[in-house]
Amino acid sequence: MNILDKIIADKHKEVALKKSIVPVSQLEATVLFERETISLTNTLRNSNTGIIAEHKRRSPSKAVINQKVSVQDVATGYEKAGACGMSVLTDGKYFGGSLDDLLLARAAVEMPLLRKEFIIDEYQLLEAKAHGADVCLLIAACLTKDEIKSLSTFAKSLGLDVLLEVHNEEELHRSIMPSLDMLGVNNRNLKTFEVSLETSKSLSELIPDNFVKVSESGISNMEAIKELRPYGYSGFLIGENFMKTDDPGGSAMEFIRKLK
Ligand SMILES: O=P(O)(O)OC[C@@H](O)[C@@H](O)c1c[nH]c2ccccc12
Repeated sequence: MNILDKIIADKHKEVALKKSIVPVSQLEATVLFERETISLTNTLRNSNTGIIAEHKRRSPSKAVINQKVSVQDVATGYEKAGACGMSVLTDGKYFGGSLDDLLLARAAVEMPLLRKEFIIDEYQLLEAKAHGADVCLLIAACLTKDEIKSLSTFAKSLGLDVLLEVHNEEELHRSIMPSLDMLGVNNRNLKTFEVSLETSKSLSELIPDNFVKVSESGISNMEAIKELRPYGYSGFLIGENFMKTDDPGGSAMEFIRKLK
C-alpha cells in the first residue's frame, strides 16, 4: 500500500466516524454556511503574482515543518503579503491540521481560503463550507471520473470553487469537465514524493485555456515562477518554502514583493 492508499483508507474511517458525531443538519445550521464565498479563480485571473500560500505544520514527506507559529499569525501575514489566497491543510493524522485551523484562519482574514483535504465524500464539502472555505481541492489520484463529477457538482452547488489536482496525463484526460474551475498540476508525486517542475511544464499544453492553471509544490524561488508562467500558469501553490521559516508571512511578503 502506498502512502496515498493509506491516507484514503484512514479518511474513509474518519469520515464515517464524523458523520456519526456531527449530523449534516448541524453543519448546515452554522453561520458560516450562509456566508457568500469569494472566488479564488477570479482573484487569480486578476492577479499579476498568483501566489496561494499554504499553512502546513508537517507532512508525510518532511515530518515537522513548523509547529510553532499560530495559524492566525500565518493567515494575517499571508494576507498582508498580498497572497491571492491561502490553503489550509485540515488533515490531522498526516499533516497536523484541523478544521479548527480553517475556522481560525477564516476569523483572521478575508482572502479566499482553500480547504486542503483528501475529499472522498460530500460530507467533507459541507464541512468545508461550514468552516469558512471558499475553495475545495479534489485529487484525481484518489477519485474516479464519476466521483470527480458528483463531488465537483456538489461543491459548485455550495458556492465553492473547485481546484482539481492531477499529476499525469491519464488523470488529466479523465478529469477535465465543466464543473471544475482550476486545474492544478502537482509537481510532487503523492505516491513517491518525487518532485519535478517538469510535470507542470509537460502537462500544461493539455489543459484547455478556459481553466485557470495552478502549479503546485516544490516551488522555492522566483526563477521557478518565471519558468512556469510562459506555460500558462497563473496560480502557484507554495507551502514549505514559507512555512519552514520562523515568519511565514514575512517570507511570503519578501517573495511576492520581488515578483511584482
Ligand atoms: O510545500 P510545497 O512543496 O510548497 O507544496 C505545497 C502544496 O502544493 C502541497 O502541500 C500539496 C499539493 N497537493 C497536496 C495534496 C494533499 C496534501 C498536500 C498537497
